Amino acid sequence: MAKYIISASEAQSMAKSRGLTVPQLLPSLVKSAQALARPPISNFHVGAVGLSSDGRIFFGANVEFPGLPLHHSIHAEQFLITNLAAHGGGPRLLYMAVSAAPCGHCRQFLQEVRGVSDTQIVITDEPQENPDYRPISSILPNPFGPYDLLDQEMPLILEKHDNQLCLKDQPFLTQNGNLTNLSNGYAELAIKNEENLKNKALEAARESHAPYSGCPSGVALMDCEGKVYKGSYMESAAYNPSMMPVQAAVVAYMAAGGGGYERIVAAVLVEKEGVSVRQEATARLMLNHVSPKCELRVVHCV
Ligand SMILES: O=c1ccn([C@H]2C[C@H](O)[C@@H](CO)O2)c(=O)[nH]1
Ligand SMILES: [Zn+2]
Repeated sequence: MAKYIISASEAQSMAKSRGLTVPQLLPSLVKSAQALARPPISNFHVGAVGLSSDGRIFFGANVEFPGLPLHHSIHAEQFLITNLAAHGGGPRLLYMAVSAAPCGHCRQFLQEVRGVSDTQIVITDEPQENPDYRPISSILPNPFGPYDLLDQEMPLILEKHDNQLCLKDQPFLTQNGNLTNLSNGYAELAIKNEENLKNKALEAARESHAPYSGCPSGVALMDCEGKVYKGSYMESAAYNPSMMPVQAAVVAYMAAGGGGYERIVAAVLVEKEGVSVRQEATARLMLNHVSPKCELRVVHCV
């Protein structure tokens, strides 16, 4: 199975065996991160590798979805942060190595991580012979970020969030024991996993970083074997670079070794009803296209 996380002890021994420190090891892993990319439109493979304050190494790669507008794409740096956030990747990102210079959106998205201006970055395709680490503040001077809009104490990405949400009581996959309109051949499996799907999507919504809109959300995806993957909506202070919950769940699916998207057969979105930022329409668009067999259910929360 492709690797998306390396444990702290494994990172240490890998570095030691090559006579390197762990930060020095990161650039040598960028090629294997690039190999994880799924960019059928650009064919441009971007890899990002990060060292968190708990000693683990996390991978990220870019993902593109043919047939959808480009803004549905996942950038390697966003994948990396989503992977870190989903696995409790320590409160800080200390070092990162990327194959190409991060775009403006990514530099902006990274601002949601506390202390990121001190994170050391190295860009491995730079023309100089031995690219070296430098602080992110050097590639994004004068940043606009969370502190322009929020109090200092508000939790940021990689910090614990508990949005205190609970599900509204509403009929779900089954209604009085009868199926609603599940017709993709996976109805039984979806019903068997109904509680798990709902609970994972609720967990993801509770962990969502949505301080700007106050509209947290989460998605859980189920594959054709009944395995469930969750993803949290994560906002950016600059709005547009935000990570949508379906994309975050696709990151979890890939990082757990999920194969083709056609294996995703059921999904649940948990969000608030009637609020200013809602995911349902875009989640439906994305899933209809990427995983046509997937039945999406929306469960509202309060
Ligand atoms: O910072 C960047 C810039 C671009 N890409 C990806 C997005 C798209 O898939 C491809 C071409 O832009 O490269 C990244 O992953 N990170
Ligand atoms: Zn980018």
